[in-house]
Amino acid sequence: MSIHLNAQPGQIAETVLLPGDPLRAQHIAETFFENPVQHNSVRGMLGFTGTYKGQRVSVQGTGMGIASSMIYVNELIQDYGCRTLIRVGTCGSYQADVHVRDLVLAQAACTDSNINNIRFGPKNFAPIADFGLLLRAYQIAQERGFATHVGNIMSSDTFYHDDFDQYKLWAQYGVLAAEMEAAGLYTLAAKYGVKALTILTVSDHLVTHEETTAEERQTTFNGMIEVALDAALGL
Ligand SMILES: O=P(O)(O)O[C@H]1O[C@H](CO)[C@@H](O)[C@H]1O
Ligand SMILES: O=c1cc[nH]c(=O)[nH]1
Repeated sequence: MSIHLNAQPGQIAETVLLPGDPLRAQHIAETFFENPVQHNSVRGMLGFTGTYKGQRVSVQGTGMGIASSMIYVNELIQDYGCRTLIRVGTCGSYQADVHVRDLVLAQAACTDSNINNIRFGPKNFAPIADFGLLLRAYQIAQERGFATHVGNIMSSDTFYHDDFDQYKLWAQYGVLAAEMEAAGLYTLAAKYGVKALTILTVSDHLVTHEETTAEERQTTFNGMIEVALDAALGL
């Protein structure tokens, strides 16, 4: 047991999917895992372990934002020995050609969070994905015909910015989309020498205000989970 997880030692698999939403963790376990067992109930931040195509795998909700998610990532790595961590989340697109329902594979993550200023002072650290995981996820997504973008994203501490247009500077520098956790995940993966990747489905669009139905998002979302599982488990 750790401070925020009440799983027993050995109960969590080495490979973990990390959605922000704990109910998405439950959906993933119930939809994709064989014989899922709930391993965490602390704070309602649901986590489950089962098998996928016969291989052991876990899913753990992280909550929203770098602060919450880093607590879970720290404990999963340090207390439970997790070695491959794949965030599966939603994002808001910054680019006209990155549409809702598309997949974004976060090669790197900028942030407006102070986490790495605290660690590194005035020098910047570049949080990046594991290249092997990124490559496999890209190849699988391509094979399955998903519209897929690979590049830089923004992990923001703020969902509702005072200045809506602040995203335009990042967009000008090629940043694809915004979410709220990847930079923290990639930083901890680097610190502890484990593998991490963030795969996102575009759920909303800051430029075009494109929208899609919940059903459409669900279909794409399920595709993203299969990409994540197959990439993580080498299937
Ligand atoms: O869909 P999830 O994984 O929660 O990710 C995105 O959605 C939340 C904001 O609505 C933030 O956590 C952001 O990163
Ligand atoms: O963090 C997020 C997630 C989805 N959409 C956004 O605009 N931001």
